[in-house]
Amino acid sequence: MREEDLEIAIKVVIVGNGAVGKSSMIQRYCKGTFTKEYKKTIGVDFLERQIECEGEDVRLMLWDTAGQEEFDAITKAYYRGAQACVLAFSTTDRDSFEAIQSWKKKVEDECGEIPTVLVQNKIDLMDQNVIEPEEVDLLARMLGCRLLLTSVKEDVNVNAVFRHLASRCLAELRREEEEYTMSSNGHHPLTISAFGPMMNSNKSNYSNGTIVLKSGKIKNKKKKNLFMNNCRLL
Ligand SMILES: Nc1nc2c(ncn2[C@@H]2O[C@H](COP(=O)(O)OP(=O)(O)OP(=O)(O)O)[C@@H](O)[C@H]2O)c(=O)[nH]1
Repeated sequence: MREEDLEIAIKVVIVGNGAVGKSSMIQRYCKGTFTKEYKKTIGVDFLERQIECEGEDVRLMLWDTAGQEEFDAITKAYYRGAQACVLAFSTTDRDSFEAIQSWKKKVEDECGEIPTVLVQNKIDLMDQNVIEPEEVDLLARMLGCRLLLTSVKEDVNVNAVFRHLASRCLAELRREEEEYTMSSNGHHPLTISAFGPMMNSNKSNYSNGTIVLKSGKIKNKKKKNLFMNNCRLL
């Protein structure tokens, strides 16, 4: 795929308590692998995957954040500019379920209301379940989020999480595009893509950021290019 084809990039943050399976979910989705070992995320990590969704090429940029509160100050900065969010908790960890509202608030404080999925992970461990299904349904309704039950280990529903978010974001972009087309004078504003520094337990150093700026006139009104009209910090 050529770089110029990658018109749509969506930044997704995955949040939730430690050990609920956030890193595993991203690894599963982007690399197709699963490991039993638990290596806690230090600060923030990042992986991406390109998918086709509703006829569009979409680049999903998945930001894996540390679940431990001690990293809150670092991770918060990375929520900025996110267009979608995964709120994850574990079937076997009641605290992680009870922390969901506070995770939602942390993301909302930085990003406002963005498409969000509530994910109950580790459903392969239902025999050790500590949360009633009714409680989970109630929480999803209260938050106004789609609920998905996943097992990263058994690869159940992981794709559905990100496909749902991509689809919601596309709908949002199309709506914005319609609004823009109605009010535009033919110029489109800057598209800004900024990759911040990353750090995880394997890499103790920060990597350099990349900033891409695009500006100019809309040459044609092909559907694909329409998504470049948005000005966003990724
Ligand atoms: N049985 C089971 N184990 C899982 C599943 N998903 C993840 N795990 C295990 O849960 C542990 C924690 O997974 P991680 O992905 O590291 O958790 P995390 O949420 O990224 O944790 P932090 O980096 O501390 O925030 C690991 O030992 C994984 O192998 C699952 O669906 N089922």
